[in-house]
Amino acid sequence: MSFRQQPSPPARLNRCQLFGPGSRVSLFEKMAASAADVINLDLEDSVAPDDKDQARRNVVQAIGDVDWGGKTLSVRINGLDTPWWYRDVVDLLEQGGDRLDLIMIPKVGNAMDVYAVDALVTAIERAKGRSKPIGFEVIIESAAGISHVEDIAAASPRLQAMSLGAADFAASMGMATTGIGGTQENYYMAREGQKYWADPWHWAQAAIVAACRTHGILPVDGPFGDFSDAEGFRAQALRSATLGMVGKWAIHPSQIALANEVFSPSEIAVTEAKQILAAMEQAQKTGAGATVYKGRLVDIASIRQAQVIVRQAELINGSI
Ligand SMILES: CC(C)(COP(=O)(O)OP(=O)(O)OC[C@H]1O[C@@H](n2cnc3c(N)ncnc32)[C@H](O)[C@@H]1OP(=O)(O)O)[C@@H](O)C(=O)NCCC(=O)NCCSC(=O)C[C@H](O)C(=O)O
Ligand SMILES: [Mg+2]
Repeated sequence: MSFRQQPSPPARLNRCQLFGPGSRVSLFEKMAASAADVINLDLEDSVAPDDKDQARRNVVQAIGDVDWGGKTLSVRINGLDTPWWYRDVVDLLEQGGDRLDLIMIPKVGNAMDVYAVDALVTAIERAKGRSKPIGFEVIIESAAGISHVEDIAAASPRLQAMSLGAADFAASMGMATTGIGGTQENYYMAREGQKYWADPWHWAQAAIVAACRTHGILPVDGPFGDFSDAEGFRAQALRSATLGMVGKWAIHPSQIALANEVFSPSEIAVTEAKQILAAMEQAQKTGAGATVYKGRLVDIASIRQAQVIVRQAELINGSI
């Protein structure tokens, strides 16, 4: 461990981020009434080029008009390689009202991309006297993004979350698949006539988690395209949670409960974590740094592991 303390990420729930196109106004109230922790109104890839201006107007109006309750409200702007992104930022900040919490920047390739949006946002906030600073979330979804992931994570104090965008990531990497996340038919090991599927997203997820944890940012798993495959979504989410991610996108309402379930520690896990903390408190009273819990070693590192689970449970119960 470095002498520098690892920074804590924002203390808010991010188990499920529900996406909806900014061009489909009829979805907005349904999204607001859903059980997702974060709402992402999209101006980017789910909106056709001819609908960009209308979608932006819809979203600007909905920020103030719809009751988003206690949810984190985020708008995904267009990429920095398009003619639309600066107008997205200007209109969202000048006309969108204070209810907006985050801007999501897609296809971030390096720290300068984040710097550019930060500069524009900062100027507008100062010019307009906005009292609530806008936070950022970014999507890592290109070869450049994953290559510069640590620099990107350090790029701005506005940065709160980072997601893996499996679809664009696969395209940018030249991966031989049209699947968005999950098990890929041809990515397997073979032994004695049996296939054993491996996870082609694992290394990118692990790199994102490490960059995020280094800089106090929430690591999030992105979309799982086949919304009729609940089992596949759940398996992908469980792998992400095991690696340290805090949540996953939903691109259809059927995925919300699945994400919430996977990224909420079970009662059994919370009870076990509390028992480990109690066992270690007892051990430390006797001057011991390690003890035995249910036949296995627990030590001071186990305290930190158990605290991850207990803190998430406290966040869900509203006690943080
Ligand atoms: C995928 C969809 C186009 C499907 O829409 P639809 O055909 O309307 O679905 P259903 O008929 O099954 O809907 C059932 C009911 O649920 C409501 N609904 C549908 N979608 C949503 C939603 N997103 N939020 C809230 N409610 C929703 C319907 O209105 C029906 O309601 P009712 O009639 O009252 O029963 C659609 O789900 C959709 O557009 N999803 C979001 C797509 C999106 O935002 N994509 C962008 C994110 S993924 C991405 O960009 C890739 C990433 O960047 C990467 O590179 O990896
Ligand atoms: Mg994308």
